[in-house]
This record gives sequence, structure tokens and C-alpha cells, in this order.
Amino acid sequence: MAHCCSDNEYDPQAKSVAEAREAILAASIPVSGRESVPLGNALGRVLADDIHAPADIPAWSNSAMDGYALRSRDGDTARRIIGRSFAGHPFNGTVGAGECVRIMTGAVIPEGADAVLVQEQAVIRDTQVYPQILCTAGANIRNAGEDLRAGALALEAGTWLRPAQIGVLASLGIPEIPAYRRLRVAFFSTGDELRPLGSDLGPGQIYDSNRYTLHAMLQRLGCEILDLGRVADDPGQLQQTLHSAAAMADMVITTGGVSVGDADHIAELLGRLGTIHFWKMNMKPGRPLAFGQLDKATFFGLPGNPVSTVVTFYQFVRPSILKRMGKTAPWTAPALLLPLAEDLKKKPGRTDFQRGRLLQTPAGLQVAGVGRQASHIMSGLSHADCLIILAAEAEHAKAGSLVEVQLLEGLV
Ligand SMILES: Nc1nc2c(c(=O)[nH]1)N[C@H]1C(S)=C(S)[C@@H](COP(=O)(O)OP(=O)(O)OC[C@H]3O[C@@H](n4cnc5c(N)ncnc54)[C@H](O)[C@@H]3O)O[C@H]1N2
Ligand code: MOO
Repeated sequence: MAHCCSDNEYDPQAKSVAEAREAILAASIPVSGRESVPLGNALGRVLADDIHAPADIPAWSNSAMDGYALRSRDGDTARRIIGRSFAGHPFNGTVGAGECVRIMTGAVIPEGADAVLVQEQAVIRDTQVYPQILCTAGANIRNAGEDLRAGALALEAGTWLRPAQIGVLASLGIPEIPAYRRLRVAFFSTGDELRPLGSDLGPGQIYDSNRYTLHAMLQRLGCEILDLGRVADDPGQLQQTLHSAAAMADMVITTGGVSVGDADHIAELLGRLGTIHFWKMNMKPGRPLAFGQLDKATFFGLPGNPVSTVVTFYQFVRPSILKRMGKTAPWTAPALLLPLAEDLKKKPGRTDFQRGRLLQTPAGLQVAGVGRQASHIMSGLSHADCLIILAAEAEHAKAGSLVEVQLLEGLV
């Protein structure tokens, strides 16, 4: 018999994170609906068509520096300034032997010139320029089509638009883009103990924090959010809410009530209403997880413990949303390998997603835990910038050993 406090860390029936994610992604079918979206509102949308460059980018060969456009083959001989080429105001003549054109960054390279002498490397007397160095052909010139050739594939269908991609589309002069429609996600939290923020708490009651965390995670993914509020641990109300959620959304997410307690009704209900798998996951936090289909909607029943809600969202729901939004792979966050700055405790059995923070040390980037790791400690998660992933079979991890790390924040 196992000791009462052993926490049953190893369960041969439990599903691994990789197995569950594979099954979830296989069942996550991309939406087909599409719409035209003004580029200014396109952040976070997914391109529904390939985008080709309508013209060379840059359209003209232009100067990378402020200086003098000249013929490189004339060496370091003095040049006479015959005109000016400013961004938006090209010089219309031709640069000949012994001549140059005053030029600014971004201005068109005049005919005849094949190099730009940077002004810091020139001495000017009267209208003569005396090069202090020899320019090679092509020096400080950005050639037409160097970024993208006319007709070249700029961005592929399935690209998730972040600021850099928006910038590329803007540089092509495209005011509206073809995008897949946004994913409609309905969610609600379950539990008799949950109270709205701002209300007084009675004995045993807590604030419904998961719904706010979920809302924020969905907002970041650009979903159309349908917040259905709090639902008590009442099978009739739960059934009604699940029905209406499935009728209005592409995906339905609940938190709480997926475990084995007497008030955990999600399992039994969904077994009747849809095609649902209840998985005991081989991970910590996030042991119970429900996944399946409810009418046409993908369903996720996330565990109620607040940290478990976040960790399971990032490991399973986010990849499913990204794929259903039409984004091409990858759908999972990449893992870095970083040295641990301190020992971390772990029992063998479940894959551990410990909350961590990155440390800049003289020896380079390292990672440390954020302290207490239980699945109700949201303050720890709020101080974390990454998850430290310790393999199921691993025991305590030693300072200095390399561990997998998933960043919680990205630049874009
Ligand atoms: N006998 C067993 N008990 C439990 C097991 C188990 O395997 N056998 N698993 C434990 C693990 S691990 C987790 S995780 C939880 C998951 O349970 P539920 O999904 O049924 O969640 P609840 O029981 O409803 O709530 C758990 C915990 O989280 C709080 N909670 C719930 N909703 C919210 C919310 N919207 N905002 C903030 N906090 C919330 C709730 O009050 C509970 O404290 O089951 C364990 N038990
Ligand atoms: O698996 Mo639970 O999420 O540890 O608290």
C-alpha cells in the first residue's frame, strides 16, 4: 500500500503531455471562414492567402548614408557637387567623371553613380569634395529589390501577423489583408464557492480569478471572447450553459469541476452531451483535463486550481487555438536549454512545469525557481517569466544542470 502522503506521483494510466498534445492537435481543425481586414487592425490575425510583392522593395537603389554619390572608378580625386538627391526628391541628371551629388539616406542613387562616400569621410572646400578613403562599387547603396523582388513570396498563408509582418505588408503598400475569421471562444468558470470581484466573501468563498486569467490569455491570442460568467456546481445549470456555449462558439473552455469530487459534474455531463475524453495527465500541475467535442465546438475542461488552469492552457489550449485560427506549425512554444542557478525539488513520476525566472549572471543566462510551487500559488506565477520543464522520470534537479525552459513572454 502506498503511503498516504506519497501523492501517487506515478500512474501508468496517465497520459503524457506529448501524447495529449498530439491528440488535441489532430482534432483541432482550422476555421475556413475568411474576411478582409484593414492592416491597422490585423495584429494577431492569420493570413488566409500567400502575399507576393507587387513591386521591388526597395523600389529604387538608394543611399544607406548621408554623403556624396559618385563614381567609384574615379578613385580619391576631388569631385565637384553638381546637385542634390534628397529622400522623395531625386536628382534628375547624370554623375560624370570628377562629379558627385550631395545625397541623403533613402534618396535615389543618381544615374552614373555607383557608390556613396559617407560625409564623415569627406573634406569639403568650396563646392569640391575630397574623399578621405577609396569607395568600392556598391558602397553604401541599398539595391532595388534587395529586400523583396517583384513577384517574390513575401508572406505565406497561415502566417500569424506580429508587428514585423505588419511592417512588411505596409512596406508593400497593402491596405487590407485576407485573414481567417477570428476564433470564437466561449468560457465560464464553475464552482459554488466563486464570487464576483468587489463583493464580500462569506465563509469558504473565493473570488473567481480564473475567469480573468482566461480572458487575458484569450485576449492575447486575438480570439472573439464570449464570457459566460460563473456557473454553480449544479448539473442542470451546467448543462444549459454548455449547450448555449457550444451553439455560439468554435471552442468552449471551463475551469473547475473536472476532478473526482462529489461536486465535479463536468465529466458526467459531457459524457452525455458530447464526445469527451477525460484524461489523468502525467503532469504537475494540471493532473485532470477534459478534452473533446461538444456539438461543433472543441471542448476543454481545465482544472480549477489557478496555476493548473494557466499551465494547461499554455500546453494544450493555446496550441489548439493557434492551429484552429489557421496558423501553420509550430503551435507549441519552443524550449530553451538553460543551466539551473539552484537545486529544484521534484519527485519522479509526473512532468513538472515549475514556475521560474531568468537570471542574468556573469556566467551567462540561468534560470531559478520562484519559490513555492503548489498549484494554488498564483503569486509565484505572477513573478515568473518562464516555465521550467522537468521530465517525468527526473528527480531533484541539481544546480548547474541543463533544464528545458519555456518563456512566458515574447517580444512580439
Ligand atoms: N481525490 C482527488 N482529488 C483531487 C485530485 C485527484 O486526482 N484525486 N486532483 C487534484 C488536482 S491535481 C487538481 S488540479 C484539482 C482539480 O480539480 P477540479 O478541476 O475539479 O477543480 P475544483 O475542485 O473545482 O477546484 C480546485 C481548486 O481551484 C479553485 N478554483 C476553482 N475555480 C476557480 C476560479 N474560477 N478561480 C479561482 N479558483 C478557483 C477551487 O476553489 C479549488 O480550491 O483537483 C484535486 N483534487
Ligand atoms: O494537477 Mo493539480 O493541477 O497539481 O493541482
